[in-house]
Amino acid sequence: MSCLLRAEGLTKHYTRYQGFFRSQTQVALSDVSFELHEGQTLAIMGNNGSGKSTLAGIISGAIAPTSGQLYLKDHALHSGDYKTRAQTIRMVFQDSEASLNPHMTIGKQLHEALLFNTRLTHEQRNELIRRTLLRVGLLDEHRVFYPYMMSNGQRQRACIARAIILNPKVLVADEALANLDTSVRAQILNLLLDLQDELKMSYIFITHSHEIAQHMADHILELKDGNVVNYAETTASIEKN
Ligand SMILES: Nc1ncnc2c1ncn2[C@@H]1O[C@H](COP(=O)(O)OP(=O)(O)OP(=O)(O)O)[C@@H](O)[C@H]1O
Repeated sequence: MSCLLRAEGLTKHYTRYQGFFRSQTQVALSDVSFELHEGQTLAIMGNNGSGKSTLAGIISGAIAPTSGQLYLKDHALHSGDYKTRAQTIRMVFQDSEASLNPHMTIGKQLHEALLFNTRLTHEQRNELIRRTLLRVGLLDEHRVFYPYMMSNGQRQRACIARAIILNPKVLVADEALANLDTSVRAQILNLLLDLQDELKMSYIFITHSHEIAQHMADHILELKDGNVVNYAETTASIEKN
């Protein structure tokens, strides 16, 4: 299986200014390297403040690393390269309510993703939205819903629809199951597994749960204070191969 996403020595320093002359440097990530292969899942784990969100931000392009480089199939990615990232790497966050625009219907939000990133006609966009909503277990009627009209689980499905509608190669799920109750969590987990199988996506799964990481992932990368303290293949993956 070929390498899709490669991180080499990702490092991030934040500078905190304390008054006019004093500043303090916070090392959020230090020399983090990993490889993500096509169709595989990498789980990123670690305690609060270990650097998981910073790493997710660098992968999505929202945060520029202080040093180090991310490659997508040997093509160096740069932060601010939004067009390439939007079509190849998509995020799903923990808080579905905050990640959707409360003033726009779900259909409008999906239309926008297509409008900015594809040359599809209005009819083609409509058809793709219909198929994507059904694919994530929603109904075509949900396109006229505003986020507040939906349950937590339905909103997370809408976020997944927005993430997969551009047919990305990598989906980054940042604690995407954390806010859901147990039965909904299992449904969304199964949906993500089905989508990965069908669309051949690679996943980066940021989670606090060892159980989910062992179940979902091929490799686990564990961070502590910004450093990689463990990077290993999961038992499930070893048994599979
Ligand atoms: N914008 C910022 N400015 C300064 N320091 C920051 C900033 N963002 C994060 N940090 C610091 O960098 C370190 C890593 O933070 P990060 O949010 O990446 O960790 P995390 O593992 O995602 O934590 P959590 O699970 O609580 O979200 C922490 O010490 C945090 O305080």
